[in-house]
Amino acid sequence: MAAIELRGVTKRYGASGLRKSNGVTALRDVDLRVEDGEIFGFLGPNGAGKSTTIDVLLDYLAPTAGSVRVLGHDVPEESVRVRERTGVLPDGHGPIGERTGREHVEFAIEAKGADDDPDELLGRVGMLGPEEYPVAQYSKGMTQRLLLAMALAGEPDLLILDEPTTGLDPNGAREMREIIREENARGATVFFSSHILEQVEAVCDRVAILDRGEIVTVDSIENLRERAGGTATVTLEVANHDETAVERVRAVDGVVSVRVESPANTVSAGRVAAAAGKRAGGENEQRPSSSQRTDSAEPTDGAGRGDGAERSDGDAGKPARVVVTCEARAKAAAIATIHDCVPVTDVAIEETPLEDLFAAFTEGVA
Ligand SMILES: Nc1ncnc2c1ncn2[C@@H]1O[C@H](COP(=O)(O)OP(=O)(O)OP(=O)(O)O)[C@@H](O)[C@H]1O
Repeated sequence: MAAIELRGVTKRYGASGLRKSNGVTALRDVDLRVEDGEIFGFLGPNGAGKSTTIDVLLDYLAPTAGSVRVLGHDVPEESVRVRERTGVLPDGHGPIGERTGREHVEFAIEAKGADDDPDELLGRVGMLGPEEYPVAQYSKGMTQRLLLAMALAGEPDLLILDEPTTGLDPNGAREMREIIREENARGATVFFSSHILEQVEAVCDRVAILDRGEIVTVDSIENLRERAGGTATVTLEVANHDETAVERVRAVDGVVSVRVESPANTVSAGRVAAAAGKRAGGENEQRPSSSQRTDSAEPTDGAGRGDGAERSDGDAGKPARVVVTCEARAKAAAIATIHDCVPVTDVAIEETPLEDLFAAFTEGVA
C-alpha cells in the first residue's frame, strides 16, 4: 500500500493566499508515491516546494488541482484521521512562550489521545534535564529535539520531518537518524524533507528530487549516482600484490584506470616522472571527491596517478594498495574481482560529491 500518494497535484498561491501573492506556482502536476514502510527522502533546493507539499499532505493547504491520499485516507475528506496517525516535525514553527518542554510534550500526547510516558519521549531525544525550562529559553537544537519528541507521541504510522536536522550538531544529527531508523523498524513510514543530500543519504531507501515545483526524479541515491554518470575511486589494501588481480580488474566493464602502490604510497623517482608525464595530459580525468570514504586509508596524493606508477613484478607477494578509478556502477564488480584473487584487508570508496550529483539533476544535466 502507498503511505503517500499524490496525483497531478498543482498548487498555485493566488490572491487568497496567506502571503501577498504575485501568482507563484509552487507545485506543478506532481505525481509521487511513497510506499508503506519506506524511509523516503524529499529533496529540493530552497523554494522548490517541499513545505508546500507537506502542507498539502496535512490539509493545511488545499491543492489547486490533483488528488492526495495519506495512509490510505483521502485528503481533505479524512484529514483528521491523517493527522491522528501522523507525527510532524515542522520547519520553522518551533514552540514559543513560557510553557515548558514537558508541557508541550504532554500536550502532544493528549492531542493524539495517547498514553505515552513524557519522560520516555524526552529521554529518547536527549531532553531530560532542560524539560522544565520554558521553551523560550531553548536553543535551535533543543527546539528540534523537543519537536521530535512531540512528533513521536502516539507511535505515529507516518513521520513527516521537515528539515529535522536544522540547528543540530553532528552528534544531534546522528541521534536523530538513529531515532528515524528505530521508528522505521517499529513500522512507521518516514518522509524526510531536506535540501541537504548528505542528511538523507544515510537513512533513506529512496529519494525524490523536487525542483521549481516539479519532481525531477525518484530513485535510490545509488542509482542516482549511476544515472548521473558519477565516478568512484576505490582504494583496496591487499595482503599481497597479485598481477592477475590487477589484469582482471582492468578488464571489468566501467573501470577507467588501475594503479598499484605500496601502502606507504612510495614509488620510485622514475615511476613518479612517468606518472607525472601522464598526468599532464589528463589532469581532469578524475574529480576530487570527499564524501564517501568508508575507512581510515590515507587519501592518495596524486603522485602515482595513472598506470605508469604501478609496482613491478618484483613486488609480487608484498602488501599493496590497489587504486581503481571507475564509473560508479562498476565499483562493486571491481571490489569483487580483486577480492576473488587476493585477501582484501581494507576498502575505501570516494565518489562524486553529493552536491555535484544534486546539481546534475536540478540543472537538468543528468
Ligand atoms: N503563502 C505563500 N504565498 C505565496 N507564495 C508562497 C507561499 N508559500 C510559499 N510560496 C512560494 O512557493 C514556492 C515554494 O515554497 P516552499 O516554501 O514550499 O519551498 P521549500 O522547498 O519548502 O523551500 P525551503 O527549503 O526554503 O523551505 C516558493 O517560490 C515560495 O516563495
